[in-house]
Amino acid sequence: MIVSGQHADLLIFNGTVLTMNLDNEKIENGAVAVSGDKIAAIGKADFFSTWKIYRAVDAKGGIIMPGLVNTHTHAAMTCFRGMADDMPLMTWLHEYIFPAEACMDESRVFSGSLLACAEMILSGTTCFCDMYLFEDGTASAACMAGMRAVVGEVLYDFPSPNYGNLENGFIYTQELINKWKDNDLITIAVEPHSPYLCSPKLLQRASEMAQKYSLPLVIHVSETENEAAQIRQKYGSSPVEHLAELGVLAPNLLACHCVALSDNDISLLKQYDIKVSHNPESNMKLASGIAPVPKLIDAGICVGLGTDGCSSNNNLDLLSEMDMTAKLHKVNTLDPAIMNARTVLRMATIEGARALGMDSITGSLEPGKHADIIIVDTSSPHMTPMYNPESHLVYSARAGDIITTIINGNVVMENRQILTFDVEKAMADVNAFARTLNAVS
Ligand SMILES: CSC[C@H]1O[C@@H](n2cnc3c(O)ncnc32)[C@H](O)[C@@H]1O
Ligand SMILES: [Zn+2]
Repeated sequence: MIVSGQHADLLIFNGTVLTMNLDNEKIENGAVAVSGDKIAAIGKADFFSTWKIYRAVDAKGGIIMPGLVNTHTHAAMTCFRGMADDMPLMTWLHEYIFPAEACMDESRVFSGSLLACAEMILSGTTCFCDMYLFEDGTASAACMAGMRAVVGEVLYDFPSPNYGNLENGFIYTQELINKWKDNDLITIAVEPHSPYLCSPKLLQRASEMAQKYSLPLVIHVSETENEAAQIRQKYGSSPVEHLAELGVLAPNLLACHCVALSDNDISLLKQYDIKVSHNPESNMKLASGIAPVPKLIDAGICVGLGTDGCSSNNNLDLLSEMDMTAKLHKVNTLDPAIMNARTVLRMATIEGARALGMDSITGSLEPGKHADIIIVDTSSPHMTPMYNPESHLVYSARAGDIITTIINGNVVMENRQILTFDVEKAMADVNAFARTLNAVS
């Protein structure tokens, strides 16, 4: 008998459901029902036996879980993947990346971002937080790909290849806010680059704009000891203290990197409920240092996981980022128990969503939340046997194990095929741009 009201547009069945809810509930032989863009119900497969189902997706005994949340990207930097490796942040940025970015335009940002969306969708990411130039291109790419994204134009005190002088940067940000305000997938953020590239006035104005529209404020903070020393020399305070003195610290602030932190900085981050994006692979590749993440978590600070741009990583794969996170902090502290698989998995899902102010809509599988769901194949040799799905996701899984990605109730990838856009074209467009850069270098 079909009970009235018990119907779903989509049922994902025959898998182990990892909800990542408050109790980390796990349901063997479970299923998730989706109605429209939301999760309607979660339960054992037989719970749905009487439901009217429009479309069923077989998880084939794999893991059904929330999509991953990447809290720090520069999506269009796929265009510069592998272009400048093996050097410190400031050399990489000033001698290689900034000159290459002078050739960027909106259409190249669009193509690079679309390529990034392909890589993220294929590695299980359903939501990302981006900072870059020509960000209308990134918002349009995310929208076309069907990805959830927080997007903001980078603001700094020198002329931008996009908007020229800073005044136009604020105008551009306002236009982004107006254009995307009613979009289901795109959230605009206000994004000053860092305390070292932004004046106190810029930082305060950006913070006021974010407060006015209740938007996230995203910034690089304390990425290196060098930056911390530079800010101390200029202002007599650490980067975090500097932001506190300017009145910029507030719960909507996402501080990316947070590598060089004092105990006082950590107290301030906690006091103001600041969210942190931890980006260990980028920090390792640029030899920036190791963020004191176990201390941050112990202090009760929300920490999400980010890849950073894929010129400093060089990929957008959160599965490898999770593996690296767990291992980096073990070797750094010589304590194998310092950060377990569950903690890292929560950073890449529900804590990431919380860092973006989106934990009421994504980051865990719970009825009423938006249906951002992935299916992980567990039938390969490298996933066999499986005692603990959380362990496998952090230490064994690879991007190729993600077989289905669903965002906002839409199946955007099935059997490793992206359904929302032409990936070959995105790759061809980025390759064509890369050839022009090769020609001038
Ligand atoms: C981030 S968009 C604005 C600007 O920042 C550059 N950038 C990329 N990655 C980093 C990083 O890790 N720290 C600082 N700045 C970065 C990017 O290339 C753009 O020019
Ligand atoms: Zn960054």
